[in-house]
Amino acid sequence: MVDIEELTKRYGKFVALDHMNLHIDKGEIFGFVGPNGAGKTTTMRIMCGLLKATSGKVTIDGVDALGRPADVKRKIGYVPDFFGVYDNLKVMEYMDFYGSMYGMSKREVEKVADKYLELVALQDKKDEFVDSLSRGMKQRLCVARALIHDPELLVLDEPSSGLDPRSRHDMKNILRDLKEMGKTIVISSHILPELSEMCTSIGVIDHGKIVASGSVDEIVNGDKNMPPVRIKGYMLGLDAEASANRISVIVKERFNVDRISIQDGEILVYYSGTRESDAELLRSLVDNGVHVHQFFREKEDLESLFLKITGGENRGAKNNY
Ligand SMILES: Nc1ncnc2c1ncn2[C@@H]1O[C@H](COP(=O)(O)OP(=O)(O)OP(=O)(O)O)[C@@H](O)[C@H]1O
Repeated sequence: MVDIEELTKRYGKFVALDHMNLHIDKGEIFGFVGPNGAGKTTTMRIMCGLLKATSGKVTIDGVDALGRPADVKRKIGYVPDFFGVYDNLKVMEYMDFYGSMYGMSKREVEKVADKYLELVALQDKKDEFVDSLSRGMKQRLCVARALIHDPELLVLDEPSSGLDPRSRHDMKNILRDLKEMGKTIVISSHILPELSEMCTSIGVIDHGKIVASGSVDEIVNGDKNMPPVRIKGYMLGLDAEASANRISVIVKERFNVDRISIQDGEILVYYSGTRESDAELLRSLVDNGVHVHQFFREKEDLESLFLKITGGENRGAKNNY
């Protein structure tokens, strides 16, 4: 659905996107995660035909987004990270207004608006003034409005920012329903754990480049600095120290590990393994006569993994342009 090749964006001398490559399949809920200033909004606005790229290629469902921005706008619904002020506009008038921008008749708008206002649980607010809605409702209305022309791809920039837990939960359910309806969704956040709960795949952006991508599992398991497997065990006839030494020899002989250390009789095996390879390691120890009484890998905390991948810093607060 989305193909980004060597995308570069410069603001003057500043390089915001640096030969970025990204592929998103149809039907995904793709999480675009990165620290403040990493380039998420810039990428999304280029994808949506709202901002010119310096160089590179962006294809949305086969359409050249850089060469044909008007065509690509029909395929995409964009929910920006801010909500404008709409004095004296009621919910249905607001939907009408956006529908008319896509050349839709009142009748057409009504049909689609009903469907999506129901999806975002605002069907009974049609005659309310937009400015009287709560922040969570406004955010949901923004989603309904972005869907008015029934696009295949929905792009949301930090949709949960500033929302309370209840509204965040509602937003997650709405996105899941949209996926069920066959939409492809791209959603950005600077909080990896939040995205990991609802996304089918994730791309981590830092300094305008994708530094990790795949499913959450792949990103965690592909981490070269995963926490070690912590093993305790003994071998009949050997004391604690000799047992630990023997166990570390068995592990080294059979597995391609980065490092092994022994601390107070506990063997720490550092390697970027999967659940399957960890299970294989345990079996191999048992098969070699080790009486294993402890075997676990600490669960990587997603937030610290994110900080590790992105160098642990945020590059300045959001600017308003
Ligand atoms: N119009 C502009 N002129 C100059 N620099 C800009 C402009 N727009 C963005 N930038 C810079 O480009 C970089 C990427 O900005 P962008 O808004 O894409 O990041 P982001 O990942 O969306 O960040 P955030 O999480 O704060 O929204 C930032 O350093 C930002 O200051």
